[in-house]
Amino acid sequence: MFVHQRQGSLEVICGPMFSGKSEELIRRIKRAIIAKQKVQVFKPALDDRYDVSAIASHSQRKHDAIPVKDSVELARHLDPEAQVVALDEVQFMDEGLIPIIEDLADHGVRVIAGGLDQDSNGEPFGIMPILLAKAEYVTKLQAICMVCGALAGRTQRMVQTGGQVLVGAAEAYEARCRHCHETPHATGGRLLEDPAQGS
Ligand SMILES: Nc1ncnc2c1ncn2[C@@H]1O[C@H](COP(=O)(O)OP(=O)(O)OP(=O)(O)O)[C@@H](O)[C@H]1O
Ligand SMILES: Cc1cn([C@H]2C[C@H](O)[C@@H](CO)O2)c(=O)[nH]c1=O
Ligand SMILES: [Zn+2]
Repeated sequence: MFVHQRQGSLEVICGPMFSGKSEELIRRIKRAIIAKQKVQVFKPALDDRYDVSAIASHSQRKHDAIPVKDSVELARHLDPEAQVVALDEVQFMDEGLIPIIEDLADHGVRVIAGGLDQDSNGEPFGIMPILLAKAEYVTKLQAICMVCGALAGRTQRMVQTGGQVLVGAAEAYEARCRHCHETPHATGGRLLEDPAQGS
């Protein structure tokens, strides 16, 4: 006799900016809806680039999402009936999200989390390394390097600001391969060519 058992799990979709993480997340959300699953979608309120209450791809694909300022607010909005919980830009969420995700997956929920694995310095971003370690399924996408056209696993920040977090899109970032990616560390503190130095 076949006994249907709902099996919870964590799926992580990672990669640099422009690699198609949001498109892939939206694709999985749409297919879960076609399968008549009850789906809840969240995003950090911090990410207001295209829309406050939707996840959106650079190619204008969109899906409604509940904006939350932190994991406590997310927990408050969770629907006990949800079978699929999807989250975008998860690198911006706090550590409190980890036990929440584990609890959901332990209780049969399919959790799908999209976000940057690396910041613009090529370093692990926020809680992402922990989620990658805990996930059953990891999809690592690549973009196209804007310098040489190779596959790109990194994100270049094109403006000179310190700090790990700078919300933005193509005006502030571009995809780069390992070879073309520059970090302040690799360039002795010089992020990009500084015209003032005449280099
Ligand atoms: N350098 C690039 N490489 C690949 N796709 C690009 C590039 N620049 C723009 N795009 C567009 O971006 C789309 C992917 O956008 P999407 O928002 O899904 O990426 P993302 O990985 O979620 O980015 P982000 O981390 O900024 O949210 C591609 O389908 C393409 O139309
Ligand atoms: C690469 C990188 C992106 N971001 C932001 C830009 C976008 O708003 C979001 C990625 O979709 O993350 C940072 O805050 N820091 C970074 O180092
Ligand atoms: Zn390159």
